[in-house]
Amino acid sequence: MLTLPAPAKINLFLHITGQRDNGYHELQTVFALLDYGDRLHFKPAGTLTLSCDQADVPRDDSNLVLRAAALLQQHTGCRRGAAIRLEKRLPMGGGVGGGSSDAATALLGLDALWDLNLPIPTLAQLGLELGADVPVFVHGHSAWAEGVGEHLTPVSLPDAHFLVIHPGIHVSTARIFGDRQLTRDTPISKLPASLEAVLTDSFHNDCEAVATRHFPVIGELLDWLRQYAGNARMTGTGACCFARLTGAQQGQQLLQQLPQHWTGFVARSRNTSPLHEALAKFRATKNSG
Ligand SMILES: C[C@](O)(CO)[C@H](O)COP(=O)(O)OP(=O)(O)OC[C@H]1O[C@@H](n2ccc(N)nc2=O)[C@H](O)[C@@H]1O
Ligand SMILES: Nc1ncnc2c1ncn2[C@@H]1O[C@H](COP(=O)(O)OP(=O)(O)OP(=O)(O)O)[C@@H](O)[C@H]1O
Repeated sequence: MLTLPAPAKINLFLHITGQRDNGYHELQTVFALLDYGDRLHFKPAGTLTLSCDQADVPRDDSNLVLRAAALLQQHTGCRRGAAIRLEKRLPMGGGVGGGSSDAATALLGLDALWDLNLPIPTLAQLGLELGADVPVFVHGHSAWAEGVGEHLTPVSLPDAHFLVIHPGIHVSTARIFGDRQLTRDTPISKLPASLEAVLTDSFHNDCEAVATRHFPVIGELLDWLRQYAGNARMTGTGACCFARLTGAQQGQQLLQQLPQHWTGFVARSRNTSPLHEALAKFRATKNSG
């Protein structure tokens, strides 16, 4: 049995700098990986199956975990199976990359379980076919990202705690990117010098205004967070918003005061993904045994 984490990400800012002919958006962002997320359990088996502890998670071929597994089989010709159990903790359509991270953990986990040993760039390329956010989880570093999110430069972020709040709604990424009022002309920025710099006003999330118009509760959530932390912001295309904290304790206090119907978690940013740390341990145990 192999158990691996699928960590969340937050976009510390998200600038939309253009749009490609195929409709996809050019963007600039910093992905901060977090030490909180889903978990996947893998058991060798004759066929591929997926179970999940939450009723609203799709279990059919549309689940990104099964799509990742099928893509890996197709790419390598491998016909081995696995019984995969998904422990879902991240909100869906929350902008914290849950489905994308599950897909990346499936790619790397099955690569290890099936002894495929594909290079990381190959797995990231396969991941990109599943979604723009998958490559950062495959590479496993907090990163400065450009292009549609696939040109990644690892960054070293200072240790920071974040409060991430989900206002209980599901935001469709395609709906936000498809909105005609989305600002698509933010000037190209240079890689900022520090985390503090990207949490200041000149950096922002271009999707915030559109998402707030579609879902006023996101505006209410930002106002609520800003009473306690000036740097509150939305992640991705929403619905989650986050604020940098003075420490874990402040986050626990704020969680106690959350309005009804909102849920949240406190997490630390991680420069190296917990997934890659867990895989390194798995490989070390395997090689020593
Ligand atoms: C907003 C971010 O979360 C920032 O990290 C990502 O750019 C979104 O990544 P994702 O959820 O993996 O998105 P995908 O599943 O690839 O795309 C969902 C839809 O969003 C739109 N989309 C996505 C990424 C992008 N750079 N431009 C887009 O226009 C496309 O209409 C696409 O059909
Ligand atoms: N394993 C999975 N976990 C979550 N959602 C999944 C999964 N597989 C497929 N999906 C589908 O993907 C949709 C978006 O899920 P996800 O949680 O990744 O959104 P998100 O957090 O907004 O992503 P991003 O931050 O990458 O835009 C869900 O509505 C769901 O139907």
